[in-house]
Amino acid sequence: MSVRPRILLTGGSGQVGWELRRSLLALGEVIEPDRERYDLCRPERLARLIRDLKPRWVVNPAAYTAVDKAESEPERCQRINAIAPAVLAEAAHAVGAGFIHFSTDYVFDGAKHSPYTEDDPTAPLNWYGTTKLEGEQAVADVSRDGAWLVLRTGWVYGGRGHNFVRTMQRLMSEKTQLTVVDDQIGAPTWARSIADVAAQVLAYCQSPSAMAEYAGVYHVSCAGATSWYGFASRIRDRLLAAGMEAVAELSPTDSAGYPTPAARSPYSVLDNSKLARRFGLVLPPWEEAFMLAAPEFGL
Ligand SMILES: NC(=O)C1=CN([C@@H]2O[C@H](COP(=O)(O)OP(=O)(O)OC[C@H]3O[C@@H](n4cnc5c(N)ncnc54)[C@H](OP(=O)(O)O)[C@@H]3O)[C@@H](O)[C@H]2O)C=CC1
Ligand SMILES: Cc1cn([C@H]2C[C@H](O)[C@@H](COP(=O)(O)OP(=O)(O)O[C@H]3O[C@@H](C)C(=O)[C@@H](O)[C@H]3O)O2)c(=O)[nH]c1=O
Ligand SMILES: [Mg+2]
Repeated sequence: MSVRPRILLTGGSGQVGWELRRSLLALGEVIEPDRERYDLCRPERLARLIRDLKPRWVVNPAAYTAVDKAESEPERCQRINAIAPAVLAEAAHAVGAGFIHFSTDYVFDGAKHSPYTEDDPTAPLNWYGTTKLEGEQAVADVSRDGAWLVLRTGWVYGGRGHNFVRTMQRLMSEKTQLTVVDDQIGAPTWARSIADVAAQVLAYCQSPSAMAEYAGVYHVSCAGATSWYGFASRIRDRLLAAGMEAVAELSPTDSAGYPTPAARSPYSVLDNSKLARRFGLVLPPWEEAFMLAAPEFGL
């Protein structure tokens, strides 16, 4: 009788974690430690659980994702985004489990004008990005020649959790006029697309020892690019098409016209060709993914 492999999943209440719950089901027994009983500010408890359960895979989409708040909560952000991934990856390595971690386009400063590859130099502009980069590097370091993947994505939205789509939906119904930045360019990415890729990569690898051959950083974002203003315009179109009557007018501004505590990259489009080369996986254009996702937002 074959035993279903154990998959330990963190962050199941978040955007990507929620989708991973579903996409990982086909691959094994998904174990989600009770959030009441662990806090990634103190990851040792979870590391102990990894040592006890000896899962085949540890999948870690949990993170501190409040980009602006991170500037005034630096220590908490660093514990969750940099220290916890290292402790979990170390435990995974110790029991021979494969570790999948997630990171962000905000590790780049945006000075480039063409999509970033995994080999491009990193230079985060804000604290969130700084801690995410530390997390990536720590995972690579402690995993040594073991099985680990860092999937870097960007501009994530999904039916669960906080995201730009929800924020725009709310503001467009509450206000008559909205100003949105048009000088930050990226690729809106549906959480479900990311979770599907993660599951397909695991299915492809089958075993941690096979994953070790593919260990590294991979860019995983929807194809194409737009500005936040461009994305907001598309959200507005859907609201109008869904019959909403009082929808705020939109106007573009530069970043100086919408000051925020954390600086954001002017350009953070990711080149996904390594994912296609190594695993044969391609994500849809962001507009197509957004059409598919729209019903999750009642659109
Ligand atoms: N959101 C985005 O636009 C982007 C995200 N990413 C990366 O993708 C990954 C997934 O992001 P996303 O799904 O959006 O994240 P969310 O913010 O939607 O979810 C974060 C998850 O982490 C959990 N979490 C936060 N703090 C703790 C803690 N102290 N202890 C235990 N669990 C905790 C949350 O649980 P709880 O709710 O119970 O606190 C939640 O389940 C992250 O690595 C993120 O950095 C990359 C690019 C863009
Ligand atoms: C609400 C609002 C935001 N904005 C701007 C602020 C900011 O520059 C941009 C996006 O705002 P948000 O705060 O929603 O997005 P932000 O938190 O920067 O999103 C980031 O989250 C982290 C977790 C990531 O990893 C990144 O890939 C990215 O998705 O839009 C406006 O211009 N007008 C508005 O009314
Ligand atoms: Mg945000």
